[in-house]
Amino acid sequence: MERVSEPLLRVRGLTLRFGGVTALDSVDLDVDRGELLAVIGPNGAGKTSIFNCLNGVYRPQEGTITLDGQPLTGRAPAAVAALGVARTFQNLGLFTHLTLVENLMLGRHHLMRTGFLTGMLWWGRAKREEIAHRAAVEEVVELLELEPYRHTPAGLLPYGVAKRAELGRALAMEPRLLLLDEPVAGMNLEETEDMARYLVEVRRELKPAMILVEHDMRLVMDLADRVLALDFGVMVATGTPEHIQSDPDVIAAYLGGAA
Ligand SMILES: Nc1ncnc2c1ncn2[C@@H]1O[C@H](COP(=O)(O)OP(=O)(O)OP(=O)(O)O)[C@@H](O)[C@H]1O
Repeated sequence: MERVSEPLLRVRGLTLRFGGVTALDSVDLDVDRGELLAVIGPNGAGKTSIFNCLNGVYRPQEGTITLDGQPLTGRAPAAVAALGVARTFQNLGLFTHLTLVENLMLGRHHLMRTGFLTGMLWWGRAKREEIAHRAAVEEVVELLELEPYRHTPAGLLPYGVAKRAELGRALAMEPRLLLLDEPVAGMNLEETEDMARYLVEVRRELKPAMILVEHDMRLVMDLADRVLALDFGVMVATGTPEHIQSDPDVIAAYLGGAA
């Protein structure tokens, strides 16, 4: 179906090869403002490769990626982050010796305008900026109910809380597009339900566009507006969770063992 307005993220013909392996084969996807697209597929399907292309870690051989009309292809990871693409990592991207709040403050680094020298010359401005950044971090702490862990070193956080802190670190960047890499991997049922609740809150309060890569099919089907199913780097199906759940190819390839 033809879209009327330009999506926030537009990916066309994304192709990534490692030697003889085609990790992504001409993948197209769109994400609208505020939309949650889930990407599913068995191990090795190319889900992580999509994230690595989107955030500038991998350089695809072919294809285009634009965010709000601006090309992302060929940009370095820091430049992509500065344009508003944040990512959570499966194995957590937190600095273990820093406190939770310090980790979240680091997430805002690219938004800080006052450098060291200007900070010395314009002490008042640097101070005001710091206060504003702390206030933004506190909003995230409150939204994700992380208050009790504010001063805990990230390495000492219980696993479920550390995953939530990882989400907080990405949110502190005020992303326009949030890439969630298996946010409930390794969690028990209760932790998974908690994370689902926080993700619903994040959508309601902050409304970032999101791409969710996740093996937990219940979470995917509960949260996603649309689902893209991949197999061996090829798009197998795309549609609403209801459509995907009843697609025979998807049932055969993905849901058979996981439902
Ligand atoms: N750095 C790399 N070098 C060589 N091959 C790679 C590299 N990264 C990914 N691949 C290959 O690309 C294909 C897609 O891998 P990718 O990690 O994107 O899959 P995935 O869907 O994220 O899998 P999983 O669910 O296990 O995380 C696989 O065949 C993988 O072996």
